[in-house]
Amino acid sequence: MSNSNASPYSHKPQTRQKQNKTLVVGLTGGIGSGKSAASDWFAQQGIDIIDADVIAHEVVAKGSATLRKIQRKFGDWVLNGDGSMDRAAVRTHVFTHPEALIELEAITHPAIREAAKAQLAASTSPYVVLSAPLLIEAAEAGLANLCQRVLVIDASEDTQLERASQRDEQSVQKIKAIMVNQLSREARNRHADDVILNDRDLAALYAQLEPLHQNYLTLAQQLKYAAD
Ligand SMILES: CC(C)(COP(=O)(O)OP(=O)(O)OC[C@H]1O[C@@H](n2cnc3c(N)ncnc32)[C@H](O)[C@@H]1O)[C@@H](O)C(=O)NCCC(=O)NCCS
Ligand SMILES: Nc1ncnc2c1ncn2[C@@H]1O[C@H](COP(=O)(O)OP(=O)(O)OP(=O)(O)O)[C@@H](O)[C@H]1O
Repeated sequence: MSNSNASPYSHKPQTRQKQNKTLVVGLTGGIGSGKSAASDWFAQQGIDIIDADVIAHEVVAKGSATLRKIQRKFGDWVLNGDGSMDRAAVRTHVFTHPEALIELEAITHPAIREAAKAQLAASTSPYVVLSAPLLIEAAEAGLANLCQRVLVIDASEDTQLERASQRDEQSVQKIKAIMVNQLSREARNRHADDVILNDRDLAALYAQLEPLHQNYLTLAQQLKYAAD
C-alpha cells in the first residue's frame, strides 16, 4: 500500500505541517517491527535520522530537568543509587498502570518534541527520517505534524514478539504489556502513506526500502523547488 506518486503532502494533512523546505518522513511501527533496521538502512544512504527512542533516553539523563519532574511526580523509587532513571522499575509501573503512563508521557513528550525540532533544524541531508514508535498514537506529542509523510514498518504480532524478545531477552509478557499500549496494525496502517511488510529477511526489507528512498529524493526536490 504505497502512494508513491502522490504529492509530498499527504491526503491526511490535519496533523501535518503545511510548509517545510525539508521533507520529513515519519517512520513508525510497533515494538520489534523493524524501525531501527529500516532507519539504519536510510542512514547508510546518507539520510539524517532523528530517533525519538534515542531522544527519549537522552531527555531523562541523570541530573536532567525532565528526570527531576518524573521523580517529583512518582517518588524517589524512579532513581537508581547513582541518580540515573531505573528504567526497568518505571517500565513495570507505567505499563501496568495506564494513568501513570499518561503522567509519564505528559512529562517526556514535550521534551522529546523540542529536542526533535532542534535536530530537524540542524539536519542537512536531502530529506530526514523521524523515527518514533508513537508517531501516530501520541498526537499530543506533536511529532506527526513535523512530518509530511508517514512510513509504517509492519510485521505480524508473532513476529514482533519473536524479534523483540530475542533482541532484548525480555519476556513475552513484558512485550505484550507494551503492545497493548500501542495501536493495532490495522489502525496504524490506516494512517500510513507507505507501508512495508517486514516479514522476511533483512535483504527483503532493504529491497522494499530502495524504491521508497528514490521516491523520497524526488519528493524532497519538488518540495525544495516549491518552497524557493
Ligand atoms: C517506560 C520506559 C521508561 C521504559 O524504558 P525501557 O528502557 O524499558 O524501554 P525503551 O525506552 O527502550 O522502549 C522500548 C519500546 O517500548 C515502546 N514504548 C516506549 N514508550 C512507550 C509508550 N509511552 N507507550 C507505548 N509504547 C512505548 C517502544 O516501542 C519502544 O521502542 C520508557 O520507554 C519511557 O520513558 N517511555 C516514555 C517516553 C516515550 O513515550 N517514548 C517513546 C518515544 S516517543
Ligand atoms: N527482516 C528482518 N529479518 C531478521 N531480523 C530482523 C528483521 N527486521 C528486524 N530484525 C531484527 O529484529 C529485532 C527488532 O528490530 P528493530 O530493533 O529494528 O525493531 P524496532 O521497531 O526498532 O523495535 P523497538 O520499537 O523495540 O525499538 C532486531 O534485533 C533486528 O535486527
